[in-house]
Amino acid sequence: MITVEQAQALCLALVQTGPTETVALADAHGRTLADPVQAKRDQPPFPASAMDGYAIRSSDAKVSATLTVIAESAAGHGWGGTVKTGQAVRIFTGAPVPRGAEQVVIQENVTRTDDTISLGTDAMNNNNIRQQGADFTKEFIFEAPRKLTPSDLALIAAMNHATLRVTRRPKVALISTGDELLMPGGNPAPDQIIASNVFALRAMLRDAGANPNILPIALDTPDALDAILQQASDWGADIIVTIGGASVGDHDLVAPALDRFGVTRSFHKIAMRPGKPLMAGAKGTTAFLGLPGNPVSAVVCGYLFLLPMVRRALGQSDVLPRGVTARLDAPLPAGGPRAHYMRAHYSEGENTRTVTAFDKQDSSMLTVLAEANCLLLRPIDHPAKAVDDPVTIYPI
Ligand SMILES: Nc1nc2c(c(=O)[nH]1)N[C@H]1C(S)=C(S)[C@@H](COP(=O)(O)OP(=O)(O)OC[C@H]3O[C@@H](n4cnc5c(N)ncnc54)[C@H](O)[C@@H]3O)O[C@H]1N2
Ligand code: MOO
Repeated sequence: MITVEQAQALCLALVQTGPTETVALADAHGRTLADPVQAKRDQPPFPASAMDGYAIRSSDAKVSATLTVIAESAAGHGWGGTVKTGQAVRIFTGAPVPRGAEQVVIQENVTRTDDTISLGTDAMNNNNIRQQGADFTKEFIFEAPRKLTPSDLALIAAMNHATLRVTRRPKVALISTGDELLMPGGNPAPDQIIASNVFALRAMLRDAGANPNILPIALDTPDALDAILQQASDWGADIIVTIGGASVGDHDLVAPALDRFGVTRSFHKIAMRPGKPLMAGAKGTTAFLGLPGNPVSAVVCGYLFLLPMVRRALGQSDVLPRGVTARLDAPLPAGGPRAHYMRAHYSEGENTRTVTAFDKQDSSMLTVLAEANCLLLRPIDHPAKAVDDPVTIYPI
């Protein structure tokens, strides 16, 4: 069986970066910026006052100096004149600092009488002026690719761009397979269970920036599987994900269905726990990922294989989950011949990150998965570990 790393590389090789489209800035949160963006102006575009007060010349900034207030500069209403020796301009936060002024004295440090101000003892401490271009100049380039955060949108707005080029959301079809499955809210027969993992997968895909679509559950018959694969293809899926039917039982029909559909298989089965029956392939530019049906196996494989494929389709550069080091808070026995991604919980201390592996690691247990905030990796044949030993975890 191939390793997780080999399988990840093979999965990524099945995906191309998708086309780009233009979106309004207000709709760009979570999208992946495709092209670099250059600022259209300096910010601030003029020397701006950081405080409410009086703009004066530095040479006048002396305790008890008395200056004449000759004009006012407010945000959006600058004053076009020049401040001369002995003069002050009433100024407000965000307003352009007039020529000649090199300092803004905050109003708390000034005594005003009619059109005259007298400077107090604390008046000289700060110049309270934001220089033109202090945040960015028009040479500033916001680099791509990058998944856009709320702060990014504010920055690009300040750069005076109303629209952006982003990569198209990859369309991901999610197909649950199995005669035992029913959608939540139905009336299950005694031998039926509820299709669950598909909702975690859909949510993960949305968060990652994909366009997921839960298709109807396919029964365990060749005809039903052929029909649902065709439906996913007709919808224009970039990635078709099946859930269940990946193993070797008499009712595990996904691999032959993919063969009939004309999918070139890239691999089937990996040295991983949970997730051993994982398979992947491609037909033309459509990628296929066959996830195991066990709820936890499907979700763990979603994090390790499906999301990297989506990130690649979005044109992102850092696509694989990033592991961090944590210290064990209890010993672990030696690992086995498959890389084990254990469900675990980590917490951050002042100088340490500590992780607890859960006792129950059955790949059917969603209660345990819901308690987990990370996967703890035991590589193949990992030796026994003691308290405080470092291990790699993947926050989820
Ligand atoms: N003889 C062997 N049996 C099994 C092997 C093996 O190597 N030899 N592998 C085991 C492993 S590991 C896994 S993982 C499972 C996965 O097999 P399948 O992908 O074929 O999954 P199913 O048999 O269809 O389902 C497994 C389990 O999960 C439930 N399920 C399926 N789909 C969903 C869904 N959408 N939501 C919630 N639960 C789902 C299903 O009812 C079963 O209980 O095979 C082992 N067997
Ligand atoms: O590999 Mo299976 O996913 O352990 O249950």
